Amino acid sequence: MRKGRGRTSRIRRRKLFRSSESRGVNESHKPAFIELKKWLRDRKFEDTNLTPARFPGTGRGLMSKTSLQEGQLIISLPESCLLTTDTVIRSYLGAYIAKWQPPPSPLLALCTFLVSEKHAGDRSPWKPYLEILPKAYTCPVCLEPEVVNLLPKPLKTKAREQRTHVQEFFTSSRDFFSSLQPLFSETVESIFSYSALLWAWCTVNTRAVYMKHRRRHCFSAEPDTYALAPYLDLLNHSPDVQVKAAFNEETRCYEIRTVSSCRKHEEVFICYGPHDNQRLFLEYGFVSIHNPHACVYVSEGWNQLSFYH
Ligand SMILES: C[S@@+](CC[C@H](N)C(=O)[O-])C[C@H]1O[C@@H](n2cnc3c(N)ncnc32)[C@H](O)[C@@H]1O
Repeated sequence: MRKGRGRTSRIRRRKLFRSSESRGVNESHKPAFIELKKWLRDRKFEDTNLTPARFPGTGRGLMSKTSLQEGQLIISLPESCLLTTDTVIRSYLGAYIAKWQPPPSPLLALCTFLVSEKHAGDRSPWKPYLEILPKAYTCPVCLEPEVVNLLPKPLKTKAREQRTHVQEFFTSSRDFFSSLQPLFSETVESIFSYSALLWAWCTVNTRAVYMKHRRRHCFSAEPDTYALAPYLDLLNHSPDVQVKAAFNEETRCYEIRTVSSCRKHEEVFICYGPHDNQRLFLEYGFVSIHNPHACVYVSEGWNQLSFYH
């Protein structure tokens, strides 16, 4: 009998194929991750469960170092690692935000801080985090108009609305940026350009976790619900997993707990929400192939058609 033709070997081959399909390539040796881990350790975060890796289907993400049981805490990131409006208010930008009228939004404060720290380069205490952030994003707002034109009509409309929204965000923030001129030797126009603000806006939009902060009068009334969570924000989305994620007031850490188990050396996912592919693309710049929330948007006028005879 020839070897490898039986049922057992077929099952083994299939399993091997399936695991090689989802197997990640460890990236923890990369200098950017070594620096980030050092930075995190200085802030009392030691990771035991996860490691950065690159996966065939989802790109860069986090891989389990051991098998993870249901209900297990997979990551617990101390408050000192989080970048929130508190960080911004405590920084050199605080005094400028406090005196600006009308008060800037929490989102503008975060974006301004990101652009300014990125500009500071080696001088920024956030450099190890900034270095691992994507240089460019794939959300529709970043696409050329000719590419947007090729999208299905309902998505095209939303993509154009998103572009208008970010352009208005930029235009309405320019006076505030001008007020920051005393902080820089270069002109603020060259630092707070449209492309720099777009990068910061996409960073917050695609990576921030939900964390509610109390209302502060130095900010506008828009909800202050963002926290950038270095390292934790390497977790990719799967619609099939369930996790519990929240800031724990007792431990003062942002914690994520699995609801389902995960095998050793597999990609660890979280769920960004029960989003259809249009929403995933608009907000995060990707679509999920086997998305149980996928739906088809129909253009106006279809509702007048009768589907019953
Ligand atoms: C919070 S970050 C996750 C980490 C990110 N992959 C990275 O390399 O920094 C969110 C971004 O990851 C990517 N992403 C998340 N889940 C994904 C998935 N299931 N498939 C493809 N890309 C995904 C998208 O670009 C999304 O905007």
